[in-house]
Amino acid sequence: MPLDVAQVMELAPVIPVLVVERVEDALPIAQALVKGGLPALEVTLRTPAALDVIREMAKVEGAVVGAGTVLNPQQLDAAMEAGARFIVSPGLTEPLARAAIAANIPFLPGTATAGDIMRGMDLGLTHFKFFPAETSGGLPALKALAAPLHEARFCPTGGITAQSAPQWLAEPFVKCVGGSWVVPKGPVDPARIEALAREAASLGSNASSK
Ligand SMILES: O=C(O)C(=O)C[C@H](O)[C@H](O)COP(=O)(O)O
Repeated sequence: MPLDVAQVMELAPVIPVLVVERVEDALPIAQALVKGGLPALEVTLRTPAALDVIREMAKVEGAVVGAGTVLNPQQLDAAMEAGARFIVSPGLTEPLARAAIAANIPFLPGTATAGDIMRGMDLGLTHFKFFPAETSGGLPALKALAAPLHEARFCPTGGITAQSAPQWLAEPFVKCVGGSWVVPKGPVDPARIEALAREAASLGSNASSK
């Protein structure tokens, strides 16, 4: 069953942002994350292996695999063809937003200003990434944006850690956060990834009432 964007954001308090260089790492990483309680996985299209990584991870039971760093409609098509079930972008452009809406796939475009969010709302979007979260002013900035734009819901990403995530997740306009800390760089250590995922899955709340 296809999920809508709110449902993707409610799967867990943290969406791990993954930069995977080797296809053979895909299954152990995805299995460890799902086992640890993080089913929504954002595979960034930053490596040549990314589309094959999405194909592999999509085979893992319980995983809801999405594509990140999607910059244009061509990459959206390629990600969907590989099996991505949601799309994350660092920014909001009209061509990409219109293509995602037409494809009826959950879409989280990066926003950092009121104008970004308002352009998204004009297109019919209600859920956004806040990116890059910490360097765009952090939680005080998002609080200030969410006051007038009170219908918008966010997945802050960029510079967030296990330590800072709970403060973000405590806000009613934050449904989940994204972060790369759950899968440390270097050789894949499934036990460590599972432990970090378990810790992340227990952070804050992802109450569907938000
Ligand atoms: O390229 C994209 O579409 C992205 O999603 C960018 C990522 O969100 C950040 O690079 C993650 O930031 P860190 O958790 O600080 O490593």
